[in-house]
Amino acid sequence: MAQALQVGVVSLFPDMFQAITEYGVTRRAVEQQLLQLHTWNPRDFTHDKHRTVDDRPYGGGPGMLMMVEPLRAAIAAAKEGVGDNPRVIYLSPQGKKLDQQGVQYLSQFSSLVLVAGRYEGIDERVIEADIDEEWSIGDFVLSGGELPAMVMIDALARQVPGVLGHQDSAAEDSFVAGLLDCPHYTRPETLDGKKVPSVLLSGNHDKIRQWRLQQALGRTWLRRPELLTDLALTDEQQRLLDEFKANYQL
Ligand SMILES: Nc1nonc1C(=O)N1CCN(Cc2ccccn2)CC1
Repeated sequence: MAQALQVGVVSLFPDMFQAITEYGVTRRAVEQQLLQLHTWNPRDFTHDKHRTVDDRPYGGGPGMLMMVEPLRAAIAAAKEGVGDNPRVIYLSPQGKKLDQQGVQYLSQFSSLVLVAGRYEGIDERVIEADIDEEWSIGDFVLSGGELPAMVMIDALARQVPGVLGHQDSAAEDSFVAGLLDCPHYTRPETLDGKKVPSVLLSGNHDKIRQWRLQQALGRTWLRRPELLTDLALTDEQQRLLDEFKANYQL
């Protein structure tokens, strides 16, 4: 039985997560029980008449923080519910920047609790006491941690054996880790007067493989050269990149 990914999410807007449970690859993962997703809403852990979930910041200033007591109760319930000593992650701009290497690292945990913050965030003492790792999906400010949590869940679900069908996993395998993707083409053969590169119509599978690899290397060099510095290119890759550079008219 494939190792399922168990995710508990703490969020004030649990219905947002239908964006991943109701569509596509992640929906199928949930149906196949390869991804198990449960939500815990701090509002369900309030005891006052108004079901208060936010609180004022000490020191004054604009904005509110998530109220401590309901939040901690929801985190505790999520940890209990997910079981198996889950890794607890807070999504925030102050976290470690997520990339595919970070996804691979996080794939080692079979159970996770993701805390989606709202307002101006959460009390630092809650981060110190209850959060294991803080992660960011990028240097931009969103309205809450739900979309970052869904981004992380989507990327992690694709790492679970059995989630990607043969087609998708073949596509992933063809993707040379760390490189940008090559250009893709489908019908019609001529679009706005522009023809599909002839090699792709040649039926010569090794030539096609080499062309796609060279295009991926060339695009990475042109658009994200810093990605190449971390890569140990094979002799073939280096030759193809050198050829691309020689042919490239700056
Ligand atoms: N970028 C991101 N990558 O992960 N999360 C984000 C992100 O923008 N957000 C919006 C603000 N939320 C609440 C908050 C505000 C301030 C400090 C801590 N927490 C967290 C999630």
